[in-house]
Amino acid sequence: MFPFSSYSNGYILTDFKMIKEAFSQKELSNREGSEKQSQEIASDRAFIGLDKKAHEILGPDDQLIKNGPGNFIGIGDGPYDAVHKSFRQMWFDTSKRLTGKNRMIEIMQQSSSSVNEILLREGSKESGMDPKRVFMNGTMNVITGFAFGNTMEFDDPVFKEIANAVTTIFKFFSVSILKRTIAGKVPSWVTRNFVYQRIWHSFLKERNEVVLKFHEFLHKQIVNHRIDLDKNNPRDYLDMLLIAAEKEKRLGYDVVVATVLGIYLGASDTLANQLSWFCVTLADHPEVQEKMYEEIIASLDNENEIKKENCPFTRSVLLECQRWNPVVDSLLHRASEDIVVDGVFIEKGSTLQASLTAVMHNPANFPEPEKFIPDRFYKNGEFVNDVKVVSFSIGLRNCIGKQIAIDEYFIFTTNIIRDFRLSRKSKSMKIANHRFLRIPEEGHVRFEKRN
Ligand code: HEM
Repeated sequence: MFPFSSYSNGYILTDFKMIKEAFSQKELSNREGSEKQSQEIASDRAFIGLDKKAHEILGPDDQLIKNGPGNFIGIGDGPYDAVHKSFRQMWFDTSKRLTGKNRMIEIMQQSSSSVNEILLREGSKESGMDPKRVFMNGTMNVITGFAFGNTMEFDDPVFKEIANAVTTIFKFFSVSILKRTIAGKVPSWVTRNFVYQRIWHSFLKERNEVVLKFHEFLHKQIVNHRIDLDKNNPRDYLDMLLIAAEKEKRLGYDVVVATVLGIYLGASDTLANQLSWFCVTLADHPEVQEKMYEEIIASLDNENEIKKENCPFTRSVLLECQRWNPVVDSLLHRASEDIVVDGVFIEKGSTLQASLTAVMHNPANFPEPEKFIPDRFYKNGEFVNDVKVVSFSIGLRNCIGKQIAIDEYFIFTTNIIRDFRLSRKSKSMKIANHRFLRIPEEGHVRFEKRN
């Protein structure tokens, strides 16, 4: 049974075949969420003042205000229904447009250069630095490009505010989920009670303030996007959402905010930690760095760009780092109907989670799974992918940002190896105490400039 789940039956899936079968069923591709929890979110939002803010900034004539707040469910939450499928479709359409114009790669390269400038400035000293915060900025900058079409300087006060909002929301994640779980178990009149809300607000004050700021920031983005919105030529994900909201009335103003916030949460800490694991691993393996460096330099094209297809060993190292130190298991899935999967009866309302780490550390899938073997996926001079490296989960509800993450991971890491030699004093590969993410406890690395 999950301590944070409001449902009584809980399953942890550890077998690749079972996960694949289970997560390809629409009945098992829903997130948690009950009617009572939605009511609680609604009264919580009114208490924080989110609705008032939306009306103030967007104004009564805005289509989103006409649609109302919606069901408070963004892309990472709620049932696997028509609205969720449309989020996914819009995502792929945005990706195609931006990738077609090569805009995403351009944004990733710009963010990667800004990251390397900071690593040089702050991480080249003997003492080194923990690069996690810088990686957070880099990944958030890329997602800003995807969502709003523009990027920002890391020291822009608005950008700092978004970064602070995301970090603070993560900090209060456990408490927020506990609150939501309690709401699923107690009568609604309790959660609507002003004193009850005041008590929770005193615990969550800091988080509620940044949530309000994030909503404000997003509403202003919507107003700006509306000025030159071309319905036949959406520029970014927000444009897609605004156009879709004209026909799909369930896309209310809060659903749009929850979706964009969900993307920031999904995109930032996960990838930033994967990049941190990469740095500590490579710092401990200088011979692997050298081999990667030589391959990367040899792969450069006339425009000095690193050619992925000419880097099979590097790709093997990157995949092995992901396998060796995965950052997350799946999010929780909920059964919307009774269903039998691989001979196992799963009752409606049960909660399921896939232990992706179990799959990637199963000796039947990967011999000597606890060892870092850089050329595990490098066979006869070729990179050979393995579908059992399931960091992004599988099935209908898998990580929607997978392709962005893979491209970004390649660009950031190869630019780091091209520019720096990595080393560190601590050899610890211990995992920090964190409820949701697998984070290196000791992330300090020195980034020494290559000549
Ligand atoms: C190393 C980087 C990343 C890892 C390991 C990762 C992993 C995951 C996993 C395991 C899930 C849950 C899938 C499930 O429950 O079955 C997920 C969901 C999600 N991820 Fe990622 N992710 C990464 C980066 C990103 C990026 C860069 C973005 C955005 C650009 C993103 C956006 C999302 C969203 C929106 C969801 C929720 C999808 C849904 O509920 O339908 N992730 N991710």
